[in-house]
Amino acid sequence: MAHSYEQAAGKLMVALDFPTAEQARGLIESLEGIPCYMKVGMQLFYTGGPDFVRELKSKGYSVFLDLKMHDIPNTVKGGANSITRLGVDMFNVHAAGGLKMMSAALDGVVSALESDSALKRPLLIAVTQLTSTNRDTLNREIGIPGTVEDAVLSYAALTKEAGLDGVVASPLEVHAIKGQCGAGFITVTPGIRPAGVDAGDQSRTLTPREAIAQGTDYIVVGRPITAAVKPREAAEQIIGEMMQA
Ligand SMILES: O=C(O)c1cc(=O)[nH]c(=O)n1[C@@H]1O[C@H](COP(=O)(O)O)[C@@H](O)[C@H]1O
Repeated sequence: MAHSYEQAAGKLMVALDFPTAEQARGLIESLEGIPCYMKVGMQLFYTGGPDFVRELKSKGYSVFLDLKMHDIPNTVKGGANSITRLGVDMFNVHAAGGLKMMSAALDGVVSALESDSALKRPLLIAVTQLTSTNRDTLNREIGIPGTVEDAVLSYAALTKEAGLDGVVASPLEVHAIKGQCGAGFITVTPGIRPAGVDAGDQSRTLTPREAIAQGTDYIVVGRPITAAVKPREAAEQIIGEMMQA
């Protein structure tokens, strides 16, 4: 299915993995006018903090706060409450925290919404198996038997049972996740590498065009844009590929 420029750009989440807010602002300026999502992860949040998230929101961006919470249910509930109050559009937890932890995250969202009617409900998703994980990591290091896809599908089923909106997985698993959990269950897929770009630490990758053709809702792209000599051109090229999927 062909996408318009706006549809494709709206499915692109740019990972702002920078050490300082100043450096992130440089990239944001170079991408000005592109209606993409912005993802703030641990590296930037631990220096830029909530103020940087508010700055992105004031510029009109949709924001995915990627802090991958994984803790006891009560702590995650509190974290989810604070994140919801910050006004982000999406945030995540680790599905490995289990059913009670994921339900507690949802409770944290609901309690924040009840305390302030002006707040918008953020999408809450769970990380299945990190896109850097391969079968050897899974079986030999982590000690989970079976294929990576089996493990991803099992976490996706748990995430759905907990009532969350979707999962983070690799684009290679999108088809199976949608088949199992339904088309409306959101997939957010990092592990995106345009042809010829170094995979780095990512193990389970597809190109932007392939990922969109698999039916993913959002692709997360960091270094192929942030480390490019001309980031705007790299982003526009990726959006062009997405439009052709
Ligand atoms: O939750 C995430 O966003 C995430 C989950 C995952 O399984 N793999 C993964 O790469 N990510 C994030 O997606 C981004 C990918 O960045 P690049 O590999 O530079 O494109 C990084 O910010 C990661 O933290």
